[in-house]
Amino acid sequence: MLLHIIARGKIGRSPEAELVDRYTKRLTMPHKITEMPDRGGKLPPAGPGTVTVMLDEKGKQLGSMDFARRIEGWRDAGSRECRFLIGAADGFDDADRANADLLIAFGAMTWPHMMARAMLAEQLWRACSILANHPYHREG
Ligand SMILES: C[S@@+](CC[C@H](N)C(=O)[O-])C[C@H]1O[C@@H](n2cnc3c(N)ncnc32)[C@H](O)[C@@H]1O
Repeated sequence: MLLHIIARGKIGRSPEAELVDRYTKRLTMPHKITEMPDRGGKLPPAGPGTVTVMLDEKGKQLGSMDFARRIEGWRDAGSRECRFLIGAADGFDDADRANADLLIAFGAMTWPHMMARAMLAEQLWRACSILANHPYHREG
């Protein structure tokens, strides 16, 4: 299953880009990042069975094990792509939210979208390591 980060904004050369690179390099599942403009533009077409996860402050706060198990469940159910949408300064509206299969929040606070991208990359690596029984994640 392709892990597809679809993020608004250009990360360029920045500390956040280094973090995204550091964690995505370690992913053991196929992955790619598509950058969208801050506003407008069309989402890449979604094939059948694509799962859409939206990063949004109003979303559900999942633990890392739960996040990993959801990815495992979608993968094992035969989904070809799991896409993760990250907004820009304006975030998402309710119509966007209604099109997502799951909304997840990294806490109730608002993070800059480039930091959200780096945090997602880390959580995806953590999820891959959990699913591979790699010792990176320690459950407290
Ligand atoms: C600066 S925030 C947008 C804030 C905007 N005012 C809103 O109400 O959604 C940019 C993007 O970063 C991501 N983001 C920021 N904080 C987040 C959080 N706590 N959990 C999940 N994603 C977050 C979301 O994708 C959001 O659309």
